[in-house]
Amino acid sequence: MTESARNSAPSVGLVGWRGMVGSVLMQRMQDEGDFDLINPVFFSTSNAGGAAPASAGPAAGDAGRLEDAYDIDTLAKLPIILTAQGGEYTCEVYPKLRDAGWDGLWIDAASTLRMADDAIIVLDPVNRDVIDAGLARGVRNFIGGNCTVSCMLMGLGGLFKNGLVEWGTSMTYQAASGGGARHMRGLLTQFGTLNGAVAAQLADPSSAILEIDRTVLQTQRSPELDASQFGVPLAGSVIPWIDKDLGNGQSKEEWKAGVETNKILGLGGDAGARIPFDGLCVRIGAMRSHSQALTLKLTEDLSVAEIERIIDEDNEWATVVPNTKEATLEQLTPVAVSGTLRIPVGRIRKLEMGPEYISAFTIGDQLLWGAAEPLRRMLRIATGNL
Ligand SMILES: NC(=O)C1=CN([C@@H]2O[C@H](COP(=O)(O)OP(=O)(O)OC[C@H]3O[C@@H](n4cnc5c(N)ncnc54)[C@H](OP(=O)(O)O)[C@@H]3O)[C@@H](O)[C@H]2O)C=CC1
Ligand SMILES: N[C@@H](CC(=O)OP(=O)(O)O)C(=O)O
Repeated sequence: MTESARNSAPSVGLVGWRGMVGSVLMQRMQDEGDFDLINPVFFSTSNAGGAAPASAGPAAGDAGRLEDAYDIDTLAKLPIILTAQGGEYTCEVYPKLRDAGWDGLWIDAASTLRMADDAIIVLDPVNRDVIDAGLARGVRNFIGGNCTVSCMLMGLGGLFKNGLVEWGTSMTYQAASGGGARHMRGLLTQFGTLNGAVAAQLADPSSAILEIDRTVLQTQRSPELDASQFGVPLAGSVIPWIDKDLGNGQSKEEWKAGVETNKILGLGGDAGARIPFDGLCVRIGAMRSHSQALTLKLTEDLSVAEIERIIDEDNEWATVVPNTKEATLEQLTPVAVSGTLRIPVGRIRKLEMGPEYISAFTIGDQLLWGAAEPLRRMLRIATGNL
């Protein structure tokens, strides 16, 4: 970066950069050269005055000190703040900043402000028009969507955007990473404990499987098993409830699927009829990619080939996986997808209920398209670089 480019680059406050989402974000920003376009100012809630990360920033090697993430005066000097610090931080700091008259852009991973009238949920390959219209009319809050919703719309966006979905239902298989780093550790610890409980029998090919099963179940049910993160064992089990109980039989994660899908698409109210979208959200023992099985009722009887074409052509990351066993096993698993930006969509077929009913199965890395990627892209849009 030249001196003059550096001087004209906008200053961007980065909060939450060392957490799990923040670390993925930092890596992506480095990989894509985003730090060449901004002057980053790093904040911390726990280590103000400490050294800012030296690997980033226009003045590499002279990254400066960490600012205090609760210092409203310092934050308010910046035209853009990007935070992956979490909802509590947003609740505490965001209102104080606005009350102090700050009118900069707030880009946030937390769900706190998502459904506010003055906020847009960002997923630009799907709703760039909504984002641009928001910027033009002075919207200042741009919030990353729920991970499951973002990954689903990245895969199936072509059908939704073309008005081809009458209604949809999703049954999710959500990874431990959705709960945060400690949940990923907790899951692996549980797997280890279960394996350890039957290691001797596993090493003996003649040992009885029902005896192994009994020991595993005993270990899962034992108060000795560390189930502190999810409340119950996840290894060798599933948990069909994610996030808060809304008291009407629906979990908050399930509520988000409907409201956020429609908000991202700009539907509802005067903007057009909302699409009913609902289902069950389930935690499973995958590490960091969320999967979901979808049933969609289309507005017309399209051929499978046409549906596949629309999905494939919608954006460069959505890819159709042929509905064969071989391709599914090879390409349509969390293990195949994690760490990549690919959003494979497979198991597309017509269902017995009628020619407009289709199934689909899609997977996305919950920390990439589900969290970090829409935020770094929003930063590029806001700075005129996308
Ligand atoms: N987890 C997820 O899958 C998703 C999360 N989000 C949102 O992002 C927010 C942040 O999530 P996540 O990244 O998982 O949270 P983390 O707990 O990993 O990080 C949040 C903050 O914790 C502090 N921290 C304390 N100890 C450590 C440590 N040992 N290593 C790293 N950071 C530490 C850091 O703040 P400091 O440097 O100031 O001390 C960090 O910014 C969530 O609250 C949520 O709102 C959104 C989508 C998905
Ligand atoms: N709720 C998601 C993770 C998450 O952070 O979602 P949200 O950004 O909507 O709070 C999960 O547990 O898999």
